[in-house]
Order: sequence, then structure tokens, then C-alpha cells
Amino acid sequence: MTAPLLETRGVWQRFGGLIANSDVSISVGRGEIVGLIGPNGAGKSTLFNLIAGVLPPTQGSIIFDGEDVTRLPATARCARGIGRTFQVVKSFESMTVIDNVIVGALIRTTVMREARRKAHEVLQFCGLDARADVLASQLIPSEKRRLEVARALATEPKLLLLDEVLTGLTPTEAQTGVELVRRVRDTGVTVLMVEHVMEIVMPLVDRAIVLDLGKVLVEGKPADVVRDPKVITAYLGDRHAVGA
Ligand SMILES: Nc1ncnc2c1ncn2[C@@H]1O[C@H](COP(=O)(O)OP(=O)(O)OP(=O)(O)O)[C@@H](O)[C@H]1O
Repeated sequence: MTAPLLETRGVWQRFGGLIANSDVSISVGRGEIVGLIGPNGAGKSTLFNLIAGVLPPTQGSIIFDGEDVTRLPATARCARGIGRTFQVVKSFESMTVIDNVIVGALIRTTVMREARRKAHEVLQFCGLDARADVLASQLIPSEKRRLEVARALATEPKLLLLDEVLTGLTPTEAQTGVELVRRVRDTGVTVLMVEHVMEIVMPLVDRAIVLDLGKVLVEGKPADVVRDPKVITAYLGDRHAVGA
């Protein structure tokens, strides 16, 4: 059996007395699209930050592509092939679309012409080439999400971490986003995505992992996960679950 691309082994994250992740062990196989879902405060973003290297875990380890990367900083993990989107970064908003993507491409090359060529290629892939020279702040929300994906793709990731890139979009925009994620996977990139709205993410993912109160509650095929009474109970009362 092929080893997974990513594993978290017994990961804990404490913020003072608060436990955001509690003994979380998950794996993501090569070529999968995996959804990381769960109600507000479940610990999804914290786990993303631990995988991307923004935070070191209080306890446990992160194995990526056969290497223990637990103590590596975010830039070193990006160089090894962990790409991620960000939710809102003000400094990126004041740069042009193409410069945003060049920032990502410069992880792989120090030659500006090569970085620019790569950025154009990725913008075309994401359907944003016509917007290359406008300021990122001038993009509509759905374009900003695609720009986030483009910047991450320019780093040439093996694993792409998508942080709510489909949340808050119109149904048509969400469908365009879903198709983009499928095309990304078709290029051989593995995807781990955090989303709130189950009805959008479940038809897309091969497997879903549900976090609740910092722990893995359930994992499995989307059709089984959505019917699991533990998942339904965890989501009751969470306004995001109904697509708000
Ligand atoms: N830097 C921090 N300092 C203190 N507490 C934090 C920090 N980051 C997250 N938390 C807390 O950890 C818990 C898990 O938060 P996290 O953001 O990981 O959840 P989430 O599942 O991503 O939630 P949401 O869907 O609302 O974004 C929450 O109680 C949150 O308040």
C-alpha cells in the first residue's frame, strides 16, 4: 500500500487552558480530495495552521511525503510542497493580481522572468488572466478566492490546503470553484479543504473528516458521513451548516 502524502499523528494544540486540537490523527492519500469539516470552533483552522507550519503543535507530529516536518517553519514546508490559501491578507490586496501570483512563484525560482511566466500560466488555469494587471482589492469576492488558489498553485504544491474557498459564493460561483478544484486534482495535486457548508463540499470530496470540539468525530465517504447521527448532532444549531 502506498504511504499517505500527509499524516498528523496524535496532534494536540493548546492555547492556555483551551484545547483546540485533541489527539488528532488524520491521513490524506496521494491524489485525494479530502474535506475537513465541522461546526464553528471545531479546530479546523488550527489544524490547517499546524499542517502549514504557522504554529508548532503542543504535542504530536506532522509527516509529509515521508518526512517528519513538525519542526519545520512554513516557508520550508511550502518549499517541500505544502501550498495553502489565506482568508484575508491586507498586504496582498494592495498588489496587482499578477504580483500576488509572482510572490508564490518565487518559492520555486529566483528568475523574475520565469516567475512571471509561471504566474501567467497559473492565472490562465484559474480563469483570471484578463485581470492580471488590476489591484487585488478590485476583484469581486469569487475572483479573490480564485486568486488565492492561483497564488498557492504557483508554489507548485503536492498538497494544496484550501481554506473556505467556496464559502459565501453564489451557487454559480461555487460551481466554478468546484470545477477548479477538480481540475487542480486532475493535474496530480492532492487537496485538503476546510469548508463549512456541507452541501457544497460533500459532492466534491472523496472523503470527509469531521472535527468537533477539537477531536476527529467521524471520517469516511461523504454519503455515510452526512447521515451519521453524531455529525447531525454536532452541526445542530450551527448557522453555517445550512448554507448561510
Ligand atoms: N491563537 C489562538 N489563541 C487562543 N485561542 C485560539 C487561537 N486560535 C484558535 N483559538 C480557539 O481554538 C478553538 C478552535 O478554533 P479554530 O479557529 O481552529 O476552529 P474552526 O473549526 O476553524 O472554527 P471556524 O469554523 O469558526 O473558523 C476556538 O475555541 C478558538 O477560539
